[in-house]
Amino acid sequence: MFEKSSWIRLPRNVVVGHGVLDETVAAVEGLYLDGRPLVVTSPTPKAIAADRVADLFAEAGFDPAMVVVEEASFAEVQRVIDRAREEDAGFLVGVGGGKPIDLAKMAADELGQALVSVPTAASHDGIVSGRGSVPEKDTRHSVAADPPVAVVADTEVLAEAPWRLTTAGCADIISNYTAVKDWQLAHRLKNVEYSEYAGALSQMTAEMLVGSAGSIKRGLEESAWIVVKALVSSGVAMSIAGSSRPASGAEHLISHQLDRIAPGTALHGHQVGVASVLTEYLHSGADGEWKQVRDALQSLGAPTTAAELGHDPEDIVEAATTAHTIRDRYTILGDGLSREAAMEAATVTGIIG
Ligand SMILES: NC(=O)C1=CN([C@@H]2O[C@H](COP(=O)(O)OP(=O)(O)OC[C@H]3O[C@@H](n4cnc5c(N)ncnc54)[C@H](O)[C@@H]3O)[C@@H](O)[C@H]2O)C=CC1
Ligand SMILES: O=C(CO)COP(=O)(O)O
Ligand SMILES: [Zn+2]
Repeated sequence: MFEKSSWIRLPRNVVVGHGVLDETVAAVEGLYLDGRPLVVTSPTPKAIAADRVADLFAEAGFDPAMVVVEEASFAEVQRVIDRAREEDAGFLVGVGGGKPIDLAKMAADELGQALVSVPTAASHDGIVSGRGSVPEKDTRHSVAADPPVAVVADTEVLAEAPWRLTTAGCADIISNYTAVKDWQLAHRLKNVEYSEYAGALSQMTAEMLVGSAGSIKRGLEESAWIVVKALVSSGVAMSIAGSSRPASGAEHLISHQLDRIAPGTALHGHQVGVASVLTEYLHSGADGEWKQVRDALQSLGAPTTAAELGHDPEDIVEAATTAHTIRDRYTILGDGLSREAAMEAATVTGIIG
C-alpha cells in the first residue's frame, strides 16, 4: 500500500509592489490573527521600515511591541520568544534582511504563532521559505519552521536599499544551479529524496533571473520586482522540498564556513555566488559550466573573486576544505576537498589570484 505523505506549507498572502508597506495591516486582515503584533527587526531596517510598520499597526488599534535583534543565533531566537511572552504577543512581524526574518520565523514557530515577513532588502531567498538558518558552534543548522502567513515586499523600499543587497539576492538565486546539482548527486549516490518539481522550479528560477539580467539595473525599481519574484519562487521550491536542498548545496556550506572564519566580511548572497563558481568547477571540470555561472554573476554586478568579497585567499581554501564537516548534507565536496584540489579549483576559476 502507498503510505507516503507530505505537507507543503506556503504563505497565504504575498503582496509585492510599489508602496505596499502601507498595506501591511490589510495583508493580515482576514488571516484570523489575534492579539498584539511583536515587530522583530535589526537596527538599520528599524529606521527604514519597522518603525513605520509599528505605526501602521498602532493606527489600526493593534498596540504593537518591538524587539531589535543583532545577530543570527539561538540565543537571539530565545530572546525574541521571551519578549513575545512578556509582551503577550499574538503574532510576529519580521522586518529587515535575512537575519531578523529568520529569527522571527523560528521564534514564531516555537511559540505556535503566525509570522508576517516584511523584507527591506532583496538579499536572500528566506523571505517566504519554511526554513531558518542559524549557526551553532562548529555547525550551521537549517531548521524547519512554518513559513510566513503573509509577505509584504515593498519594491520602493527594496529599490532604495544599497545595490549590493540586491546583487546578493541575485547571487543567492544563481547558486540554485549548483545546489540542484548537489541535490541530484546526493540522490544518485546516497538515495537522498529528490523532488523533481522543487528541483525544476529552483533551476527555472535561476534561468529566468539570468535571462532578465538586462533589466536588473541599479536605480530601476523594476529590478527589485524581478529579483523579489525570483526570491519568492526559490523559497516556494524550499517549501515544496521540505528542505533547503533546492537552494542550498556545497556553495552554501562554504559560505557558512566563511561566516565562521571571517564573520561580517561579505554578504551571504555574495559568498554563495563565488562559492558556486568553485563548486560548478568541481561538478563539471575546467571546460564545464563554471564560466557561465561566473559570467551570470558578473552580468548582475555580483562578486566573482575572493578579493571582491574582501576575503583572504586562505579563507576561501580553508572554507572549501572544511565545509563538508558542518552539516550531514552530501554534496560534490564528498568527504572533503584536499588543500591542493581546493587551491587548483580556486585558481583555475580566478577566485584567487
Ligand atoms: N531561511 C532561509 O531560507 C534563508 C536564510 N538566509 C539567511 O539570511 C541571512 C542573509 O541575509 P541578509 O539579508 O544578507 O542579512 P542581514 O539581515 O544581516 O542584512 C544584511 C545587511 O543589510 C542591512 N539592510 C537590510 N535592509 C536594508 C535597507 N533597506 N537599507 C540599508 N541596509 C539594509 C542590514 O541592516 C544588514 O546590515 C543569512 O543569515 C542567511 O543564512 C538566506 C537565505 C535563505
Ligand atoms: O540560504 C539558504 C538558501 O538560499 C538556506 O540556507 P540553509 O541551508 O543554511 O538553511
Ligand atoms: Zn542562501
